[in-house]
Amino acid sequence: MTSTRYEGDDWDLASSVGATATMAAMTRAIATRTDRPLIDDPFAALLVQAVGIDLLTRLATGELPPDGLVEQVAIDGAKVRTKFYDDFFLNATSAGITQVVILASGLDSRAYRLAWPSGTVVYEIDQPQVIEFKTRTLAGLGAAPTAERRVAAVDLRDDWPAALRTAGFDPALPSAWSAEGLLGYLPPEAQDRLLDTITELSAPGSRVATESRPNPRPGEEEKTKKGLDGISERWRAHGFDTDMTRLRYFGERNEAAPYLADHGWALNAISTRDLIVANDLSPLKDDDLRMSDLLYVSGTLDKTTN
Ligand SMILES: C[S@@+](CC[C@H](N)C(=O)[O-])C[C@H]1O[C@@H](n2cnc3c(N)ncnc32)[C@H](O)[C@@H]1O
Repeated sequence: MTSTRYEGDDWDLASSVGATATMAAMTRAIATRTDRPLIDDPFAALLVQAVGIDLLTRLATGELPPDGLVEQVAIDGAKVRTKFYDDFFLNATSAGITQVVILASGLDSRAYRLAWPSGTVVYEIDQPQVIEFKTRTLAGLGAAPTAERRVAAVDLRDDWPAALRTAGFDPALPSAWSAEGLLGYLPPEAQDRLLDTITELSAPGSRVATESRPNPRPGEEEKTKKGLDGISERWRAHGFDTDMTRLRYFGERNEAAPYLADHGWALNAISTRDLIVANDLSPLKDDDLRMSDLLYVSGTLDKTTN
């Protein structure tokens, strides 16, 4: 495995895996400014600016055009991914779920920008420095949460259920869970543990949304790494020293969709490619995707089969 990751490593929003949250917010900021944005994340550019990585700030604010630095597929991918999770949460809460858990919330501003039904409690979990930075920065900008926001500042490889319960989470109530842009940053066994724990903490009728990446076919990971190395190089030439290949875990793992289905979740799945078409964006070309096509999955827990 090519990775500089190690057990118990930690980060802020400018380093290691934390910087991927800043990159995700940067693509949302670019997406928000396009002609057909599909999403509106007014906090994304401000949060990226506050983190202070010069290249990502210039891209997020529009001072530097994305050309050659952020691919169209990344911008369209950010649009459909963000809309997928926005819709998931709005559907779940309008169906009566009042407890939402955003795992690895990073610079996600849903707790401040979605029109949550009154009475919704949104829990956010991420590393302590990430949670603290976002809370402080948005408060400094005068932003107020649009739901009751509670945080659990904890590593998802540690005892996060205890931290979630301490924050007030009630496992007897149905919940809506998201793990967006997270699983590839967890070692395979930590991913299984995370999905097991979500299932254990979910009352009947709970919902989940995440991504499920098909295991790589021969040669596919080399192509992925080459693509990520190319981006890292281009960004390094603009002063941002990152090595994307070393932040995530490669290799075989249990795919999230069948794993969840085996644990009692009834899921629907749609690929990035199909989601882009379903949202009337320009269809992807054959070689647009650096990695195998992700499936966006969402569904409901049927505890009788669990
Ligand atoms: C690619 S970012 C995605 C952030 C956010 N979900 C989004 O889509 O904008 C990955 C996030 O996972 C978080 N993360 C990864 N591994 C984690 C762990 N072991 N414990 C807590 N957070 C973790 C990082 O801090 C980061 O915020």
